[in-house]
Amino acid sequence: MSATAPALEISGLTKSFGTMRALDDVRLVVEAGTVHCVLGENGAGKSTLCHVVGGSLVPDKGVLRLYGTPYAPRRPADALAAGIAMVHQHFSLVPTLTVGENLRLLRLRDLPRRVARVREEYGLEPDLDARVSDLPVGVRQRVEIVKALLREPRLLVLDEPTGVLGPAETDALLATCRRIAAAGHAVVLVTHKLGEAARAGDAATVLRAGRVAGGGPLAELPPERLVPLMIGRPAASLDAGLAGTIGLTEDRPSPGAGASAGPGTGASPETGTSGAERRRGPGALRLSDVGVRRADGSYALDRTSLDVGFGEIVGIAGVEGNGQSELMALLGGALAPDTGRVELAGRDITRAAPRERTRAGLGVVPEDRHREGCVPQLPVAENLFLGRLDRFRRYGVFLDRRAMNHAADAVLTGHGIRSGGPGALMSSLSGGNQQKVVLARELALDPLVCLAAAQPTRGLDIGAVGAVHSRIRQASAKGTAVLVVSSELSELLVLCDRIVVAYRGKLLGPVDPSQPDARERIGALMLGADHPAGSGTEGAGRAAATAPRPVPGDAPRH
Ligand SMILES: Nc1ncnc2c1ncn2[C@@H]1O[C@H](COP(=O)(O)OP(=O)(O)OP(=O)(O)O)[C@@H](O)[C@H]1O
Repeated sequence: MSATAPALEISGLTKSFGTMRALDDVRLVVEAGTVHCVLGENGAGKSTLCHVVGGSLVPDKGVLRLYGTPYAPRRPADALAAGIAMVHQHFSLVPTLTVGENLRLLRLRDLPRRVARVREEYGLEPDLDARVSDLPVGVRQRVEIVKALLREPRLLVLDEPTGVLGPAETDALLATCRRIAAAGHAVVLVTHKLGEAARAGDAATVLRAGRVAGGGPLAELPPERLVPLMIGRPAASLDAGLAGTIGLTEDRPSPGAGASAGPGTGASPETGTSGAERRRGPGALRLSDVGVRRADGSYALDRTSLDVGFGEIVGIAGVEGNGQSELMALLGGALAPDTGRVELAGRDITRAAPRERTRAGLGVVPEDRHREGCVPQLPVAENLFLGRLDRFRRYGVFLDRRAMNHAADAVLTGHGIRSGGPGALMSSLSGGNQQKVVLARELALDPLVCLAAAQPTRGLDIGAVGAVHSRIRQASAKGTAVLVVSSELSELLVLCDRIVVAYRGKLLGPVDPSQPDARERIGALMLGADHPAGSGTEGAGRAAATAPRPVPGDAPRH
């Protein structure tokens, strides 16, 4: 190893999947002691690059050097042996095992010492006894990061690690990246958030359609220069309010935006003055005294009530683990409540099967789209029309694939989904493009009485976030009720008419996002203000299963 050699040097890297060239003559240099960000649109080739470095994909062409030494991994074990640790977009934990059992699977010498070191150096303390399947995605992600750090890597590759993290955890992770760099090692950080890149990164490389579009020290790459490199159009063309969502600025909703009072605010509902097809008023989605108990007897949802009106966009903020996952599982039909009732446009759907809910007009975008939102082994077209394939059946039996693929083509183009076409397997799409497919499918339900979406823009590039927000607004303008669960407070502030805060299974608030103190108010509710049992110090529900815990100052800052 040479003292001055870059930590990682890649040149001429090319990788194709059939006719799809995912990486095309890519050059990238990561200096030792730095955090190097890899940016780019959905499908630009970022994950493919990570997979090549991590040894799970063998490139068609290209040369890699690690700290000056030729490096040509053929399998993940080669990367591990070379001191590279990876955190991929998809979880590698065994859900039926506990966190401790998962860590033991790594077969590392001195595990207790390593765990203690990760706790001391990075403040990450996994709850070793917690079963992985019981943990929310954000906590699982932190366990994945702990797993990577236990290997004491000299190069850490993180593929969009912050998508499922709250603000406090994101700050902690970025600080972890800086610490690794300060120790002389290096980090490759894939992110869609320019704010994160600016906070943690030293340099960046931007990929577009598999090629390097530009890059350099981040100090010389302000957003006005980065955005055009990423999306091929000026930063000024981005949707208003988006800047905050991607972490560029701390935006405020514009006066009047999202100010319409919903049923829960006590104001009288609108009666349909702005458009013939626009339906208004309460009762599109109604939860009454819904109770869901966890296996340990605690309440994930504690006699929760909520009314989302036709045409209203309601946001649910809150630290992960306060009942949001159970609420989404309940709406999707994967979980039946112990008490209470769920109604869609007056119809009792408390125990309706998922297919019945779809037919009744309830669109659901689950938090873990990869596991619950799609079928990776099926083609994109079938995923786009899941639950509605009947419209392409001939004589009630045969699937008219031509017609289905034709219809799918139109959706793929309309939603800017990059794929190998309607017949490509869903698993071959990039993470962001999979998310776009799930969103496109649920938004296309007819009727669409209510869309319930968890983290709808997670993993989407900055251009796609704006497009999804406009689609949600369009659906709402037509009378669809929208419920958005998001860890992105900026997203909720620009999108919603009303925001409630999940805290220990209750929905606190509402907060009017147009009020100047909305962020502060939401921050207070996230810590339990207004909770019937008084505020708590923990406030994190299950999110406390792996430190760091949220602290009051972190909650509203995102
Ligand atoms: N196993 C595969 N088979 C076929 N095509 C693939 C495969 N893996 C990736 N691709 C294609 O390669 C391109 C790059 O995908 P990749 O996952 O690297 O993008 P990305 O930049 O990480 O996107 P995102 O931001 O959405 O995660 C995409 O068009 C994707 O569909």
